[in-house]
Amino acid sequence: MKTDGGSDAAKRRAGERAAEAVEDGDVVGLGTGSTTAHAIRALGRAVDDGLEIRGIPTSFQSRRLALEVGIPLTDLDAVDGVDVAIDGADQVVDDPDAPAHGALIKGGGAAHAREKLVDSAADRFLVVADPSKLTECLERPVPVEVLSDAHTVVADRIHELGGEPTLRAAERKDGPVVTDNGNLVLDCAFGRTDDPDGLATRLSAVPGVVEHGLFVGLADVTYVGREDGVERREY
Ligand SMILES: O=C[C@H](O)[C@H](O)[C@H](O)COP(=O)(O)O
Repeated sequence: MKTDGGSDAAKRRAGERAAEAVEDGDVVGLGTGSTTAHAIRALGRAVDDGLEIRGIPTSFQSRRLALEVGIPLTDLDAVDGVDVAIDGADQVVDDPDAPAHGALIKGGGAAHAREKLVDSAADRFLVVADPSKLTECLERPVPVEVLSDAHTVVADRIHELGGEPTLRAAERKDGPVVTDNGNLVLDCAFGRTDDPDGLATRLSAVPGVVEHGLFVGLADVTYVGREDGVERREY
């Protein structure tokens, strides 16, 4: 389940601007998705020009891209901390008057478990987005990674919480999407979510849930790529 509609030029502007915020010596969380891919490529070019960083990928896909563009890699066990993480989003609350301003839905690429681990470990979490991701309130289905043995019982609990779960199907194989961690994904429609923090707490409490795609209070900055430049939101 991918959102799309944003232009590649807008995504590239956001990704490249976020990459400029990375400094020599940084440990960098490398998010997943088409917008972050622009940041990873920009970091690869900066490494070619002498920037010294170590990257921590959040998925098979971001690891492969980082290796391709020559970013030295490490992992959470091998570092004292993560200086900055750059990652995309499927929705970003963009309403300074809303308590959830800056809250995200992630996991359109089923990478949200490792993304949350790395993004929340970072001193600065930079979100990269195109305007199609901005919303007054979160309303897309929330991706929930579940242990495969637990998907039916978790689906029952999601119904009890007022959601409508759909097991994410693979596009080019019969059967479900299997995450990099060997788990399944339920896309859980809750409709308009005015209290993402409360919903996040309830989802985290369900046995069998590995991680959900609500990222509340984690983002420090969002770079929104536009056709003619980049807007910066700070939280
Ligand atoms: O699981 C995937 C991630 O959360 C992505 O960061 C998110 O889906 C945004 O991806 P994109 O930049 O391709 O829209």
